[in-house]
Amino acid sequence: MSSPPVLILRAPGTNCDEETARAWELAGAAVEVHHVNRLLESPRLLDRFRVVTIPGGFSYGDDLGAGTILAARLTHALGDALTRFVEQGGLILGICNGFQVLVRTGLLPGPSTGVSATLTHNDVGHYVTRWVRLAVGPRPDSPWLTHLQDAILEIPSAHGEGKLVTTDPEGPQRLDQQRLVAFRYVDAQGQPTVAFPDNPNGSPRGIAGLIDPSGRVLGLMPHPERFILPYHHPLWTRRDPAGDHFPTPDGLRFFQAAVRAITSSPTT
Ligand SMILES: NC(=O)CC[C@H](N)C(=O)O
Repeated sequence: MSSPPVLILRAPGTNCDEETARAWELAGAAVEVHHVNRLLESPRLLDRFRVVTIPGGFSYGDDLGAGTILAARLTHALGDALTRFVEQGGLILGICNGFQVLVRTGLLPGPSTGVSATLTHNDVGHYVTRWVRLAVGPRPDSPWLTHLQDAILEIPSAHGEGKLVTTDPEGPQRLDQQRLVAFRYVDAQGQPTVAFPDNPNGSPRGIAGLIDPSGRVLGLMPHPERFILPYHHPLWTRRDPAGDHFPTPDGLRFFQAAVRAITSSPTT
């Protein structure tokens, strides 16, 4: 599969669909952006894609909590179809608001994990926009993470409701034990942290993203699509004054790693 087909869903209030489409295209995917109503009218639309991406933004105005209404619409009309899509090898990616949607549908961390989670208001009590460092979880089996193992990614984040909470106080530990933590906020020494500002929301164990047991459903709070060009980085001139030796931006690296995994393993 040379250019894996990727569906990007948008809804009222979504605001990252265009840059997410561009990120997938730069990484080599074939992208279509469709309103969620189109998918609800024709669930078989899923059959045309290998990946469904739910991008960032303020879907339905974050009413009732970020991601709640879009999650309810998807669960009510597509819950079984999305589960079947994953069971048949499809991948789902939720970025920021998309991650909030995936935890509210229950697709993350996933019904078989026995852990119920959601994302709530940042400890600091307001929206936080800043660059963060992410360590990658130990899941070489996942097409999302197999080519990012041992990496530390520098990615922008921007959200008001990014703190992971679980119904079971031991939930974060159980997520770790089941290797469901896909990304973790780390400090300048690469150590997982709950401390602001390296961890912008106070998530326990530094949890910044989750992956389901299949390895095919991924959600993360930071925005890889916002760092796909060298000069997206605030210090790019210091990192490469000539502008022609800049390493691949970490956000583009994320999408390229996924395309590489999908194209090298048709049954991913
Ligand atoms: N950038 C985003 O997707 C923001 C997600 C959500 N609206 C929040 O504020 O937490």
